[in-house]
Amino acid sequence: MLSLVDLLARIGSGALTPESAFRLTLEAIAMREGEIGAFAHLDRDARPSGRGPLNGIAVGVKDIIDTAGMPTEMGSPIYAGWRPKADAPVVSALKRAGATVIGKTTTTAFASVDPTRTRNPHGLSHTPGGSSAGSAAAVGAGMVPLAVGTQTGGSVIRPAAYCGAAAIKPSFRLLPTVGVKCFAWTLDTVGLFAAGTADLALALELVSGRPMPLDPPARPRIGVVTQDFAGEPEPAAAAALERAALLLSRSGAEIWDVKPPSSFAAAWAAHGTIQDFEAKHALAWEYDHHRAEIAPLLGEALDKAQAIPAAAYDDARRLANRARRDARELFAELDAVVTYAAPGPAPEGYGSTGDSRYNRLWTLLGTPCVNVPGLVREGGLPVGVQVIAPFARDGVALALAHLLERAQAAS
Ligand SMILES: NC(=O)CC(=O)O
Repeated sequence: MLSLVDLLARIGSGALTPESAFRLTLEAIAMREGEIGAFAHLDRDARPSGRGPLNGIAVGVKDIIDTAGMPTEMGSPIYAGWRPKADAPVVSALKRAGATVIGKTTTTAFASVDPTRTRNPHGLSHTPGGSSAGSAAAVGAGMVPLAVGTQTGGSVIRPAAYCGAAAIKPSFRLLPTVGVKCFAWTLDTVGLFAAGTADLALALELVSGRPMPLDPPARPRIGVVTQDFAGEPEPAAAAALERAALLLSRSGAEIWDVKPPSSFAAAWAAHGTIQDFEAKHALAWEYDHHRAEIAPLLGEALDKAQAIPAAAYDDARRLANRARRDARELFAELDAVVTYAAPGPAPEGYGSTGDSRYNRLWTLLGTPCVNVPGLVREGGLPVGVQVIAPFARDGVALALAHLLERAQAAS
């Protein structure tokens, strides 16, 4: 994969120019995009910006995120050819730092669950996951050093795990969702994909304006959480979590097997009500005026969502708030938890983008999640874990994910 930190170091040392660094992306896209299909739109005229710390860095942006001068088509024929006037603020932040948007990465329709045409770089007959399929595949295939995605259920962490990319779903609202097509306003979170945790930290620091130091807490206390309420994982995911706990322990962490409070299971079960109730309002215009053009799985979900009463939504939000309170207590004793990033390796075939069952609780809690890829492999496919820190402790999530990544590399 193309490492952001490595590219910038080589530009800084003079081993690369911004132009030659940018050309590495162009060459990689020329080599792999034909079989991967990570981009909904490529800007063939894109060039380095000539300024800023990210000069020479090409970025992929998920196609539900507004970009001026490029189509933003939401993965749907309803928005075919749609060109926003302005960049979303997260795109403006990247451009202000000197990055170049090389293209729009594929998304499931409106960031829901209908598969895209994108293929998994580690197994072309496997899904890359979703909804941020193109961003995960573009980074995992080594085509771009940085890509932007979003998560409402598991759409950053799961595809990153399937495609062997590092990724962060930051704390809720750390990055603005202005200019991002809304699916569920209390869940949608903008996230980043990169080759490794140091690359993520640098990118998040530049985009969020907050320092993300990678030095971990001394003697970190880490809880291993299996989320039994979400069902059993595949053996490879269980093996990845066991390996992560062993590597973290060998790196000096205190490891605790943690049974989450009962409110977590209730909040996990309530995620769908919140998501689908909000989606029926967020996509009301598309549903009322273009129902026949809505992708099938999303259309079915929206049909059912019409019947969700506001009272059920309000009850679900109360359950979420209780779990957020309990999460604060859980994290009072822990620096982070580690759990499955996905139920297993990327599923064979393209009929599904996989299952967000191990991701959606943490999206609802708003806690920062970092995918550490490839703890184990099955059939050549990477299987990762996610490191989760308390709300607003994104730097700790990255630092402990970095500790695990380094331990994995040294093992
Ligand atoms: N947008 C989402 O997070 C949906 C998913 O997890 O597939």
